[in-house]
Amino acid sequence: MASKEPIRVLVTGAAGQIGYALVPMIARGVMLGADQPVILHMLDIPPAAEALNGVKMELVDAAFPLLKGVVATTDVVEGCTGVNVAVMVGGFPRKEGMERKDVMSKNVSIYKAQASALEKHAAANCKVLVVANPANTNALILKEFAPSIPEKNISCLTRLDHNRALGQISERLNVQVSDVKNVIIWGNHSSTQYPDVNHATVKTPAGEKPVRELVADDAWLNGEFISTVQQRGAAIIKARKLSSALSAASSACDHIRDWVLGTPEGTFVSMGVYSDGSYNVPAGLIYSFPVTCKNGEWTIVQGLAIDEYSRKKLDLTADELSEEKALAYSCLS
Ligand SMILES: NC(=O)C1=CN([C@@H]2O[C@H](COP(=O)(O)OP(=O)(O)OC[C@H]3O[C@@H](n4cnc5c(N)ncnc54)[C@H](O)[C@@H]3O)[C@@H](O)[C@H]2O)C=CC1
Ligand SMILES: O=C([O-])CC(=O)C(=O)O
Repeated sequence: MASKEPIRVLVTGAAGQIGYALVPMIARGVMLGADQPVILHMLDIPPAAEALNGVKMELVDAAFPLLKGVVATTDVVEGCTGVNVAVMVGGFPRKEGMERKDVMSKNVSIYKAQASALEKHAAANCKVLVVANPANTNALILKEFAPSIPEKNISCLTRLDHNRALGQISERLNVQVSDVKNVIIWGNHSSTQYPDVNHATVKTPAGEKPVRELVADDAWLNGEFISTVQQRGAAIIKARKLSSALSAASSACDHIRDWVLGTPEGTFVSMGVYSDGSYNVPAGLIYSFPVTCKNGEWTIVQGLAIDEYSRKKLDLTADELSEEKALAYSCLS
């Protein structure tokens, strides 16, 4: 059987901690499939060049059968040339005590510059995932400064929050995480996000049951559950003195895998995508919605009932994103 053509995957910030967890996952086929050869493009900045070369050496040493080539570079044009998938991790991470806004000005100017490089040099139809914070707003800046990249090709990572929500429900109910589905993360990848279980279900021997019915504790679902998911990033920083890395890398693989290969029938996932005004979320923001994916395209799940409690939470996180957008533009001017 003829083997598939390799897919070129760019990871920016590849010498950093998420990069170090992510590149072996990609090279093992976790992101694009166990039969899909890949060529890794790793981009970082000159102070990290030596560390980046060390990562390249380890990739050679690991002898991954699917890995058909490695480009390790500090040249953004070389990094972006011909890439089919771009995972944008490069940037300055949040440290203990910092809010995401504190890292805004450093990161939006990086995303403006890299937007142009991707627009000029990536493969046509390149899919872009922004991981670096503020993830939604960096993705929006990338979109606005790369006008020829279709907006449906630009997304940001909220799958980590989605997976955190699945994890919390699984622990609470003592069920397999793979039996829980259809939680939703609405809005910003920040502490205003709204983790919503109103449409989530668990597979049980007696069929699929609503999470709300099985948990039977609305106070917990509307209180501690939400704040645990919202604050999980900060809790990891407090515990590790470093922000989430293995879970971020794994969730980035989940995001691209589902986008490219499709979501299972009856399952939706959360992705930060360009709002078209669905659910009365202002158009023109990168906002996390429930989506299904098929043939390499995402579609926002329509028609879910939104109660009054949820409505307020959807609006609150949209307001924060509008403020971030204004702040980002003020940082750039
Ligand atoms: N969306 C999400 O769910 C999550 C997002 N994050 C964010 O991901 C980002 C990366 O986190 P870590 O890997 O822990 O940080 P890190 O500091 O370990 O790595 C970042 C890397 O980016 C590089 N970099 C800086 N400017 C760059 C540029 N202009 N071009 C290319 N590379 C550049 C740095 O040299 C460094 O190697 C941070 O912004 C962090 O806040 C982290 C966890 C979850
Ligand atoms: O909280 C942070 O700064 C890192 C992050 O995005 C997360 O872990 O969700």
